[in-house]
Amino acid sequence: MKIAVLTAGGDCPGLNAVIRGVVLKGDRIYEHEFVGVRDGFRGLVDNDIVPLPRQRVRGLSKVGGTILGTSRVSPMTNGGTDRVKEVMDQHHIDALIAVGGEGTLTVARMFHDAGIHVVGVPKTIDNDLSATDRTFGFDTAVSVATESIDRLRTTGEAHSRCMVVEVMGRNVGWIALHAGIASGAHAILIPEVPVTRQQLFDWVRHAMDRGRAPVVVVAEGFTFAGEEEKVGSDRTDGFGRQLLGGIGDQVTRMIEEATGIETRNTTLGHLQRGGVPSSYDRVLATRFGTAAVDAVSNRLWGTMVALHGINIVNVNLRDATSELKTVPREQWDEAAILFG
Ligand SMILES: Nc1ncnc2c1ncn2[C@@H]1O[C@H](COP(=O)(O)OP(=O)(O)OP(=O)(O)O)[C@@H](O)[C@H]1O
Ligand SMILES: O=P(O)(O)OC[C@H]1O[C@](O)(CO)[C@@H](O)[C@@H]1O
Ligand SMILES: [Mg+2]
Repeated sequence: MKIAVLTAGGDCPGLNAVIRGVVLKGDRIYEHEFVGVRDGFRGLVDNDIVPLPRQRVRGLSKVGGTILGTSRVSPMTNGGTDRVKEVMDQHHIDALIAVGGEGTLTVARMFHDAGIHVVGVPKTIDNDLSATDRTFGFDTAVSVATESIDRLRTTGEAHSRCMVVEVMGRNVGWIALHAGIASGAHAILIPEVPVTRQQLFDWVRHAMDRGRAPVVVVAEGFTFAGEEEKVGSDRTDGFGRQLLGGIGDQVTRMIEEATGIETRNTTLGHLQRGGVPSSYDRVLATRFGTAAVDAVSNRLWGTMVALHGINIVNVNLRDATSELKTVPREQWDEAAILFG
């Protein structure tokens, strides 16, 4: 078979390990031929397809980013599935492996509905896909955030300051929750659990009164109780969504004004997405890659590979994209017992 691979949406540590797993197993076990699609769906509609021989994937499991490039260009507003079929036919491509988050996999499901042979691989640092226990990239992002918060704590303590750290998480607070617990944060603010300003100020004051330099971790998509609008700029991403960011700075100003405690903000941003993947993410991504090429070889069109417990399974793309995996209230409550 001739198989095309693409990576779409935000990049994430482990994408290259997936590509390597796909190509090495596909070459060695099935003798498939591979091509890469440049920059996600952009390459599929612009006919930007490159050869992907096994030599091209050597040593890739520890390399961050994606050798194929990625983008948020939608195929649906750029020729749609007819154009995708045309380009695939022109290159005699039998099947597509789409590596991406919930958006990419939604498009993969649309492709499947249109009769395109497609298999999905879940990725995202946000860990917000419900059909898999974990997505690769999350472990690396949490490690980066945890190490950063540990560092911010020592400078905070030196100055007796409150330190606010803004992490990624447009719709869900998994990174904030895990990095916050790991680093012993005094408050963790996530999109799933709105809290009042007063509650936040009480946690900060309480930590300070105990002689600690308060650490507040806030996910970019957090809103205070009773507020709807997320904090972001007037700029949009390639798919027209508002760029988020700025809640950390807002929270910082509020804390300083309400408590009188000197407060500083750090926004971790894309540091959480860049660099080498953790060993956990390399392993998971490699397993996803080899399982995806098995799924293609078994013609399991319209499915996605997923981690269930310790096993890699195949799930329906429709189920995989039906709802986001949010942080359950009980998990935040467990952490909140230690706040303040
Ligand atoms: N419902 C949709 N209809 C048409 N195109 C879509 C749809 N959802 C997503 N897309 C396209 O797929 C691209 C990838 O989706 P998205 O930007 O949400 O990233 P993702 O795959 O969810 O990864 P992440 O959220 O981790 O960055 C979008 O930028 C957009 O071009
Ligand atoms: O700057 P970009 O690439 O548009 O991505 C930002 C978004 O990507 C994510 O990390 C998901 O990959 C979100 O948490 C964040 O809002
Ligand atoms: Mg998404």
